[in-house]
Amino acid sequence: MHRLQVELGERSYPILMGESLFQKNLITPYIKGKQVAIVTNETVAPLYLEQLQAQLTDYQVQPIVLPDGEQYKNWQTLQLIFDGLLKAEYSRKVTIIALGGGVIGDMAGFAAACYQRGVNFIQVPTTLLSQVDSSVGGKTGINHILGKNMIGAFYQPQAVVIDVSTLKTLPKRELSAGLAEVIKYGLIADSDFFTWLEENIEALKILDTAVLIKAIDWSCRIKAHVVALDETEEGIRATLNLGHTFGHAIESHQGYGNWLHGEAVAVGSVMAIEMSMRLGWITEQDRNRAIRLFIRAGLPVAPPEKMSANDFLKYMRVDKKIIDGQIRLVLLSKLGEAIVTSDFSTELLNAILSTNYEQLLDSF
Ligand SMILES: O=C(O)C(=O)C[C@@H](O)[C@H](O)[C@H](O)COP(=O)(O)O
Repeated sequence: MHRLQVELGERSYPILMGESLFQKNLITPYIKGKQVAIVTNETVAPLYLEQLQAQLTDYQVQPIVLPDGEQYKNWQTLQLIFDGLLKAEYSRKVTIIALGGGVIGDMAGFAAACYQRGVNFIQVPTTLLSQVDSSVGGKTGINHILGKNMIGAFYQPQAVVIDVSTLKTLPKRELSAGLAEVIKYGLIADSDFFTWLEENIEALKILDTAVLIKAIDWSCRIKAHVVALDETEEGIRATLNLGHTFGHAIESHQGYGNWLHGEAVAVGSVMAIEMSMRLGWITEQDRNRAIRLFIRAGLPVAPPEKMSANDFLKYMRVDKKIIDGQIRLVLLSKLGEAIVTSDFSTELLNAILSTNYEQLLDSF
């Protein structure tokens, strides 16, 4: 089993990673009290709920099973978690376990932050995206129709327990979506990781366990390091948002759940990379390497056909990185290094939003 630590002073916690962790009783040391709520969804429950419950025979366990999908990451579904907690008469000593992907982790975490002003919380992510990204760092919340993740809280878990064998049941499309965030880490923080991914992307797609664990471990190390430096996103943490300003606009415009988060992030990253190239910060060769890797990972690299520059701008105007009304974007200063900047012209931004990416991709 691999173990690494997210260093946040008294809010520090471990990320435990390996195979078949559900059988190894790794979760119980992080449970406080006897009351446990397992928040999961209709897809994950039949696969893993029983296995997890089998570890918790000494506890009073209440499963709360939500509908599956980004379109349910909203107030109405969040309410179902509070309903479950209150019907079970759970006190502020309850532990909430999130068993599922990013939507479940974000909602269960937000519920944990709010229920009786904050209760114990454990992340058990079961998708690649949640294992490498959303379960680590304490961003929790829900979507609003006018913008993605607009309501939420920073709330750290007690532990993140990653069982990579859960990826065996993950649909291929979801696996590719997770790879978008993995590739992101190489682009923003570590060109060696990017090169390693170029060499290992096929092994990742067929779930080679050793390669998979190395990729998850590498990704989590980068994320844990950035989060430790800047827990509440005053500065460097915003670089983890590469592709997200454009990507969130795509998800919101297309209707939550129609594009997977990772798919939108892949396209958004291509747009940010194209912009970085036009600013003269990265080479055409590096832009092409990035696009090729996203394509090889099974991801889209062009925005939805009928999405206009104005459609993008409508959602980009409520992005969380905006300061004093100014759009700020994460761009690459070179391959393996990112900056957050508003230092670009409106003309360039409009050109990026109006580029015909399908045409650009003809040469790939
Ligand atoms: O943890 C972070 O910080 C990130 O930005 C990671 C993102 O990949 C993740 O999708 C995050 O939830 C986006 O946060 P948001 O603040 O842009 O809503």
